[in-house]
Amino acid sequence: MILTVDVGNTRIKAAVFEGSTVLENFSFDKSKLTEKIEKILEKFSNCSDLVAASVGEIEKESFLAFEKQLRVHFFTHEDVFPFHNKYATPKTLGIDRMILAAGATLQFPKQNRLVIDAGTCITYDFIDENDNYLGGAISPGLRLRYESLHNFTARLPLLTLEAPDNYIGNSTAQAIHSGVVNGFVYEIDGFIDEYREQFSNFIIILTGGDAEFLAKRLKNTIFANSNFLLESLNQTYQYKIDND
Ligand SMILES: Nc1ncnc2c1ncn2[C@@H]1O[C@H](COP(=O)(O)OP(=O)(O)O)[C@@H](O)[C@H]1O
Ligand SMILES: CC(C)(COP(=O)(O)O)[C@@H](O)C(=O)NCCC(=O)O
Ligand SMILES: [K+]
Repeated sequence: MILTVDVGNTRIKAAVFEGSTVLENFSFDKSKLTEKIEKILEKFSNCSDLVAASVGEIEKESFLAFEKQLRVHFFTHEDVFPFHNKYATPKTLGIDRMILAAGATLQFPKQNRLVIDAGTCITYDFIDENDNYLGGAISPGLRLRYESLHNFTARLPLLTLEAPDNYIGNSTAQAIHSGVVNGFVYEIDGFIDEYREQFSNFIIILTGGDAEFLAKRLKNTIFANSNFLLESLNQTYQYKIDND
């Protein structure tokens, strides 16, 4: 049994795997890391490995205490990955993006893949059929857009996610929902169309906290897999064991 832990900029997601099957999913605040993991390990006392990656403030040290109980692996840029990294600044590429790219490479061999992770930020990552990681894009995520409109203006309220009635917002609230949600959807559909111009064939993997909300609103038909990062952690760890 393997406990995978993904530390994002908004929250921590975790899952216990038996082989490739998820036994249970968890999500919690960064301040609760130690107590939540202790609880998970009490319930799943057969966990032999804890596998983590972090783009947040939480560093490797926060996991070291668990080494008394099980094997701990904290992914870094020094690990082996199943793709050729063509990013011009490979050392600053987010470890979450590297894990997503690794998962896409392992799970969908010999084809072009576009991974879209709608989390704190939206990240786009493209890995071609020869397993070259080319890069992609980073833009503000859904909640970040609502918060920025409020934080950087005097008059805009902080709203929570709501599907807009119309693209012509007829009130401040509806105008914000239209701008944020429709802007988000048009951006993603626009990027997908742009990739289609360049690559005739590719599979799209949509993940992250807003993936489900997003999937049904896109013009392009895409199935969301909110667990893709955790699945990828599990698979990349297996790859590491086989290739070290
Ligand atoms: N319980 C939740 N807490 C925070 N954000 C959530 C929650 N459920 C859905 N979201 C949405 O998920 C997004 C954050 O996604 P997530 O994948 O958790 O981010 P990260 O991996 O960057 O921490 C936010 O834009 C928000 O709209
Ligand atoms: C772009 C990110 C902030 C996304 O983080 P997330 O939305 O998953 O919390 C993270 O991947 C990161 O810190 N990247 C470093 C810059 C880069 O990937 O080039
Ligand atoms: K992201």
